[in-house]
Amino acid sequence: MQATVYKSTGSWYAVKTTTDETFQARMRGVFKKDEDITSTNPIAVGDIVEIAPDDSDANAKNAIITGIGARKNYIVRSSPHGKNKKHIVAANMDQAMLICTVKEPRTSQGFIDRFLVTAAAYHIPVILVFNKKDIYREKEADKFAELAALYNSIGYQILLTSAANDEGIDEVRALLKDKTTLMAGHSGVGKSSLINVLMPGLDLKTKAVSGWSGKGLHTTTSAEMYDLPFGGRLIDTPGVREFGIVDIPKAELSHYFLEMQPYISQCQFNNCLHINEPGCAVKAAVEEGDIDADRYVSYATILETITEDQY
Ligand SMILES: Nc1nc2c(ncn2[C@@H]2O[C@H](COP(=O)(O)OP(=O)(O)OP(=O)(O)O)[C@@H](O)[C@H]2O)c(=O)[nH]1
Ligand SMILES: [Zn+2]
Repeated sequence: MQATVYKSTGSWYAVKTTTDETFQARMRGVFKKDEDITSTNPIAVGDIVEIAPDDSDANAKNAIITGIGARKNYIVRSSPHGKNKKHIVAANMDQAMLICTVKEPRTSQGFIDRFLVTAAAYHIPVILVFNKKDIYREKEADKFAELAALYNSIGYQILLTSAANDEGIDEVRALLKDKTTLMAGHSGVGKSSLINVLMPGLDLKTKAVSGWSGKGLHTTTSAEMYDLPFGGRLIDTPGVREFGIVDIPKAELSHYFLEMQPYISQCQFNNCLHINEPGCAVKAAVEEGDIDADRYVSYATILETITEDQY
């Protein structure tokens, strides 16, 4: 029987079959792992697994996972259990929605760009959602307008919402309908609040952003998938700060800054990293204002964090 993983809690997985039957399943034996990644979790939320009834158990709602389907895509972050280990956050998404805020807590452009690059490398389209519209004053509204213009020009959809007073929620619903969407964002931006608006009755716990630091408190601990009442599925992730940029060689990074793509082939050197090389078309475009200077800063910053020696 085929089933989809909705939640993973250590060695148990909550799965749902195509006929909406739910089971608590566990793995038996060791599976062949994805060859290109060393992950600390063999099965992730969103995985499609083969299950069989667990005959050793009187509880008919238990099952054994006997196989795992090939992943269409997956997103990883560095594992807390070792530098070179990866934790698969989720698999088989149609898109990701990055929840941001201009205020309480402010989402940095560096963080947004890091997420966009990772998602682009994994071929996952991203929608940017700026929440807490109700607390934006003129300064914040201007900042949002500036970011909206920038990211729109690159080709990203960007929405403005307020979970507090239901603004922009219809647009969010329309984009989520019938798709499997990963929802990500810093702790405290309002992911749980948005999910509660989208799925009344679920009643996820939300917690006030802690006083002076403006940093959110973590109220969510592990990824979980939900069926949306209007069709589609939503994967909620723990207050994700970093998705590690793991599989991207230095030489490829600029390809995932979508607005750089048209310039890359015009650089004098075909292995140009767009930092100090002569005849760099990307740097020329930055100087001309055709590529946003902050995006270029994000590019250079991320490039520095890539440790492999690729050229
Ligand atoms: N003013 C305002 N506050 C909001 C809005 N959405 C959420 N909040 C508040 O922001 C705080 C954090 O919201 P959560 O929904 O818990 O944030 P989260 O992203 O789920 O946080 P984690 O679970 O830690 O990842 C709570 O105090 C919410 O009431 C909004 O649209 N406007
Ligand atoms: Zn260049």
